[in-house]
Amino acid sequence: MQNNFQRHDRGEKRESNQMVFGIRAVIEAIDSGKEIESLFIQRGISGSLFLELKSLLKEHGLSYQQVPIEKLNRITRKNHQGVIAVISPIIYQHIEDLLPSIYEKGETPLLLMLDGVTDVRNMGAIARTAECAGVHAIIVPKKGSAEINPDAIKTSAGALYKIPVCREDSLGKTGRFLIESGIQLVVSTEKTKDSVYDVDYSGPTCIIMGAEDVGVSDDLIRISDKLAKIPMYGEIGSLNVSVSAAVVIYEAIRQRALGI
Ligand SMILES: C[S@@+](CC[C@H](N)C(=O)[O-])C[C@H]1O[C@@H](n2cnc3c(N)ncnc32)[C@H](O)[C@@H]1O
Repeated sequence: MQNNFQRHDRGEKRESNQMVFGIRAVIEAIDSGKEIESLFIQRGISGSLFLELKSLLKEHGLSYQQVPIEKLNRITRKNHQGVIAVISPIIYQHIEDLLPSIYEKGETPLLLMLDGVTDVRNMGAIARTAECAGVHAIIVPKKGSAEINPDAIKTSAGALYKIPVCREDSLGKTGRFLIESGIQLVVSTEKTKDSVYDVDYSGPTCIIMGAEDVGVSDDLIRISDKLAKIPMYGEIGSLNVSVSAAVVIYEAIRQRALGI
């Protein structure tokens, strides 16, 4: 049983968020490779079909929230059989698979890694800037990142449908993979004296932006090639992450356009 909330984008009908109700329907969604964004299961549910679902979740490493039936009834009046899944409206990719196609086009990778950006509007605004600037992909962690939901998509003006989003298990591992692939890691952070304008972005580059609360993880800072600070002259300690992303991305674009 499916319920599609659809939006219109340049006359095209697109899926923006999709809920799947019922155990069998959720099993089919997982089997067909759909990305489960969140999964709600009624507390105390049992039965052979549910056991089948549970083992499938284990096999795919998917987590779920156990909730009272009242919560499920508030989500839908349809017969949910104690299980509701929210399916991702976008298809996530992996940077390992994507990287060769960037080189094949003769382009120099410009990537953006978001280390725990959790605000959906920041995510949307960053995706919009990245898409407009021609960034090749956004990399996010599987856990601890903003959900790509209708609010994020709306704020992105549809950019989240256009720019590849790579969802990776570990950003540390992905960072190491990028280094091995000859891509420099540039951490955008207010916690350095090194200016964002002194970094050379002409080679393959991944710009790393930090979480709204704690910034970029120590692990990523440790392995990164450069730290880059946008100068600040006021009293507030940091800029908004989406504003910062725009400044750093456009410095990279400016340098590349001028052949600096
Ligand atoms: C709101 S800030 C995080 C501040 C947080 N209190 C911290 O401890 O890092 C979110 C992200 O925006 C970026 N950012 C904010 N101000 C910046 C600046 N002046 N220069 C470069 N990046 C900045 C960084 O990537 C930072 O991790």
